[in-house]
Amino acid sequence: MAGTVAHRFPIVTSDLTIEYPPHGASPAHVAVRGLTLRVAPGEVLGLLGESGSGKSTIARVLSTLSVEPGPDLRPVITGGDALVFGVPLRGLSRRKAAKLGFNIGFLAQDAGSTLESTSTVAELVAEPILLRDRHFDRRELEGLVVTMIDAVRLPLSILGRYPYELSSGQRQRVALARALILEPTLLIADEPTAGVDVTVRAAITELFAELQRERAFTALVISHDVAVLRAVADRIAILYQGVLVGLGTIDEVFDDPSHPYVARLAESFHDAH
Ligand SMILES: Nc1ncnc2c1ncn2[C@@H]1O[C@H](COP(=O)(O)OP(=O)(O)OP(=O)(O)O)[C@@H](O)[C@H]1O
Repeated sequence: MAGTVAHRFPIVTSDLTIEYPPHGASPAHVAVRGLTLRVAPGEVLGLLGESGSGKSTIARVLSTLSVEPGPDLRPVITGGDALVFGVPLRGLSRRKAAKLGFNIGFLAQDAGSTLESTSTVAELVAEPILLRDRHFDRRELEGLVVTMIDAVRLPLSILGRYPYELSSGQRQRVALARALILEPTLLIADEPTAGVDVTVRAAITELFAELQRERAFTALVISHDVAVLRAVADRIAILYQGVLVGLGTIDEVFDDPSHPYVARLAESFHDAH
């Protein structure tokens, strides 16, 4: 039974606990505690919570990025498990993580503002394909890049430009194009509108919603902005200090808040709208 559910749902977590191991003088830190949820195919789940509530930690683990070597301390699953496309992430080997990762797009926090400054837009958007297969046919690649740039509603004249020649909104569109070029079936987006000028935030949110409708990928969207999630998410999960304190549609969660933090959020959201 568990196997069937796990394969039908792109993301299944059961009693998932994630820790940062001890380092230097700092003891181990439990960032996420006992998280149980499922994300259905084609569903967009919004992850809401204040700073430090564990949102990015979940994104790192589910995107399998936490298995990759890097300078940062990596979060580790120490309780329960998370299954992505039916593959258990606990103790996942680097090789299996890389294979799974091809189906997962990741839009990192500040992705637009951290684009490699010495690469052109065309190079940046082509890069995920070339990293996977450096012998990929150049003409075909050019076609894919053009299609993707068009899909994120950018003019083709932008292809030869460098990130510093673009607006923050244009840079974020390029970052989105990079995250989607491999046509992932799951997209994990960490604060897709952070680092984007306030005036174009709504446009980026709308673009995200349109692309999701067109391509029907499953998505986990992290944001502390209820308005963003109202526009893109089917359901939201609310985290408070690493614990799930609300799960459902925005109306379900806010109309019947079972936790004081959710009640505060609901109040400020209703006041603003
Ligand atoms: N590399 C790390 N080592 C130790 N603890 C960490 C590390 N990264 C994050 N944490 C801790 O884990 C908890 C969750 O952090 P996380 O970045 O997931 O929160 P967040 O909800 O994404 O916050 P923000 O909205 O500010 O990005 C926090 O208490 C944070 O201090």
